[in-house]
Amino acid sequence: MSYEIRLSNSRGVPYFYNTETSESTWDRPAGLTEEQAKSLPGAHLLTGGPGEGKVRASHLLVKHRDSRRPSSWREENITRSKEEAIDILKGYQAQIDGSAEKFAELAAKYSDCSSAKNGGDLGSFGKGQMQKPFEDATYALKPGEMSDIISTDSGVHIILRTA
Ligand SMILES: O=C(CCc1ccccc1)N[C@H](Cc1nc2ccccc2[nH]1)C(=O)O
Repeated sequence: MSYEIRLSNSRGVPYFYNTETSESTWDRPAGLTEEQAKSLPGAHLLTGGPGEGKVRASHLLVKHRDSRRPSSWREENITRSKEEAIDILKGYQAQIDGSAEKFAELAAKYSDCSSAKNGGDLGSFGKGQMQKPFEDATYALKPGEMSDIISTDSGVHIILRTA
C-alpha cells in the first residue's frame, strides 16, 4: 500500500491518501505505524501547522551577568545579578498586571531581546525551536495567558502566549 499525506482545503488539516485505491482517511490507516507515517510524502504536514503543535508568544526578557550573552540592544555590557534581574522583572510584572497592551509597551521599552522591536513578539514556533524551559512554559499556557517569571540560559522572562 502506498500512502501520502495531503492537506484538506476544506478543513485545513492533513489526511492520508491511498495512491493505489484513491481512498482518503482522516485517521492513520490500520497497518501504517506512526513511524512509517512520518516518512511518507507530505509528512511535514503532520506537525507544525498553525493548529498542529505550533504556538505563538511574546516575551519580556531581563538579562543578567550570567546570561548566555550578557549584552543587548539596550545595554552593551549587562552586569546586574540574576536576583536584581528578577526584582526588575517583578516590577514590570506588577505594572503589566495581566494587560496584553501594557505587556507589549514594556517589552518594547525594556526587553533585552531583539524581539523588543516587535513588542516582544517571537512569531510562531514549534517544539524543539526554543530553549526547553521557555517551550514548556509557553505550551503550558492558554492563548492570552501570561507566565510567571521563568529562567533560561538567556536570562529571566515573562511570557505572553498569543496563539
Ligand atoms: O534568541 C534571540 C532571538 C529570539 C527571537 C526569535 C524570533 C524573533 C525575534 C527574536 N534573542 C536572544 C535572547 C532570547 N533568548 C530567548 C530564549 C527563548 C525565547 C526567546 C529568547 N530571546 C538574544 O538576543 O540574546
